[in-house]
Amino acid sequence: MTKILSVNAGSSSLKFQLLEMPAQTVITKGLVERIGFEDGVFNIKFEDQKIEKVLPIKDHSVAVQLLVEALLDLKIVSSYDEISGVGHRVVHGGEKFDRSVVVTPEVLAEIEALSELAPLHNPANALGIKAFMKELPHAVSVAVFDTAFHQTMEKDAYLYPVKYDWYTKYGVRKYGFHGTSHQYVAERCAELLEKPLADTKIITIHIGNGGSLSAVKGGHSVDTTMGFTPLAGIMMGTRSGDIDPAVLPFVMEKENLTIDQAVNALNKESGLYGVSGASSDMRDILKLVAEGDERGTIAFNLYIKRICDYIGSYFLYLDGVDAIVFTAGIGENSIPVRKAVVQRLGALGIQLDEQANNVMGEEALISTADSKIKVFAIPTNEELMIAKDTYAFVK
Ligand SMILES: Nc1ncnc2c1ncn2[C@@H]1O[C@H](COP(=O)(O)OP(=O)(O)O)[C@@H](O)[C@H]1O
Ligand SMILES: CC(=O)OP(=O)(O)O
Ligand SMILES: [Mg+2]
Repeated sequence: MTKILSVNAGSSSLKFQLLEMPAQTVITKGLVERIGFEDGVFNIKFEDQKIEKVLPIKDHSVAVQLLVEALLDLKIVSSYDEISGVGHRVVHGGEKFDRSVVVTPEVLAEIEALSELAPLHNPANALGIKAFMKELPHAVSVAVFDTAFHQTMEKDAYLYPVKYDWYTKYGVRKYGFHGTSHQYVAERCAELLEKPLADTKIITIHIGNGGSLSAVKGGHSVDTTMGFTPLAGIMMGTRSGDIDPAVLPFVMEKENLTIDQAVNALNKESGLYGVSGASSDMRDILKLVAEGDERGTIAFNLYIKRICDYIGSYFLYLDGVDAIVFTAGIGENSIPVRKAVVQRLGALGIQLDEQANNVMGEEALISTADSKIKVFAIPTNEELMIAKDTYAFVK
């Protein structure tokens, strides 16, 4: 048996699992949340212990340190030498990486260079890789890219209708993200459909803090909603998703903003947060809706509409689908969000089973028996995908 550590660093969080491979047994798992805050949260589950600490977590290096120390302090491992491989989620892999790779100095340099295109994510990913290489120098480091799964898109899906040399000179195109998650739930969905993956057409809806949809045909991504960066597509917690690009220079002039300030407003002050004026967290938005708050309700309705717009578009692009899957923080846990989306899909012959939809964090078929298209909630497992890819290099 081989121990593999999976590290999934997001913009403000770090999820991790230590797995025994190839058995896929989870030895420990946990989460560092609210990185950058005075009241950061570190929690870890090991055997029957569940430890939670609230403490300042200045940046991702503090998060990494907490994890590394806990592994020895809690006697999860008796020495770091027991860990043979560390797999890291890397958000942007550009056109260079269509699969996972062992991290070399060249790969690391490439990941750092791509920070320009994923400023909320790649710097944290690179930092995590370096920190673990320092603490666990003997372990194989593997980078698993969010963009890799979407490298199967055709030009009609990934090119933008702009000057062609922006693509050839600078790589301006759609890359797509959350690929590991879209792939995981599409594969799991095929199993639930009891159909060979190669014969399936599935729309996957990954809605967490960031969010994206993917049109998956025969197990391959043929389109997705995020773009050149994770700012595009559907509305998100703090990100706008698609807007008319002419809004940017217009507002920059009105409010005397620099490019950085304007892009920052789209990344961090828009989405559910920007429209509601209250919160980026769907749980808070749902409370506002229940209270009849106007801005909260607009934010919710806008969020739902933008998801449905893409479902309609992908239904046509795929020429019909077998199933629609909800996943990630909101998709797995929010009964009202799934209900609001599915209720708008009547024109596709889709019927929600309200009783079956009453689940949180569990796998479930949530459409009725006579629904023309099956709808599932499937918990994602990016950490397992990362561990599998890492194990492939270690063994
Ligand atoms: N019970 C719930 N109801 C609605 N939304 C939820 C619930 N639980 C979690 N969420 C949402 O899930 C989001 C986090 O999802 P997650 O997939 O962990 O995001 P990320 O990986 O992008 O940080 C939170 O922002 C929150 O809005
Ligand atoms: C790519 C991306 O947006 O990731 P997350 O949802 O973790 O922020
Ligand atoms: Mg995530």
